[in-house]
Amino acid sequence: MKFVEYPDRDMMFLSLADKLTSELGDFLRREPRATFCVPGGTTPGAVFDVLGDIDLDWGRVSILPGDERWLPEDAPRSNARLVRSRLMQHKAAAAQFVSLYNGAETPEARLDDLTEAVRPHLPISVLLLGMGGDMHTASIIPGAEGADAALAADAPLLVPIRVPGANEARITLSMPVLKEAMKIHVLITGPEKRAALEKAAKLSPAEAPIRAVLDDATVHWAE
Ligand SMILES: O=C1O[C@H](COP(=O)(O)O)[C@@H](O)[C@H](O)[C@H]1O
Repeated sequence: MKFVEYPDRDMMFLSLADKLTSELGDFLRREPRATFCVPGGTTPGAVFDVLGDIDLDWGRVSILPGDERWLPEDAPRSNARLVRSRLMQHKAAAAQFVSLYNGAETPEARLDDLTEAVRPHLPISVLLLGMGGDMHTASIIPGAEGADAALAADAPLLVPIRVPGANEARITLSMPVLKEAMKIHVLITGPEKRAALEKAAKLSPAEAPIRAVLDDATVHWAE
């Protein structure tokens, strides 16, 4: 694991956006298209704001959420909503969005269709992940129904997830798909997440799913 500590969050968001677009640009010099896989949640909005204004051949980039809450795209907790409203603005509006929500009643109902819609955009070229204080990443959440299946070496591409007590189901890219990414970055902020990351490094992926990517990841942190 490479750990990069920044003097403040603004510096981190600027520098990380620059790094991500430079890696995507490298891919686009070699390949016709690149896939940029992104997190949801509360942390990445500020880096999305910077990314959307950076010069890149966005028309050749597929933007794929790493996970999604099973909600319409206009729902406040939808990761698609965050990505469309914060990342796919300005220059990045030319990118292609690959949705993990197809409007079916449950994630399982038309899972095969969803899988076939995502498959052409794999493998991931550049992966940005977040991490929850419980050490989950994407929607691979310790103790959730589906988490073990998502971590298995032979996991399918997409796995439905149910968190006890939560209002909505989720869907996540499985760990083998995430780990296959050419470049892996993890974005975290604050002392609690830094402590959680240090704890995760000593646990198993079942206890701390972020652990599964750490050996190959660059972690970006600012207080
Ligand atoms: O549920 C989620 O949580 C993680 C972390 O989110 P944050 O709000 O603590 O930044 C996020 O990476 C994931 O994509 C999201 O769906």
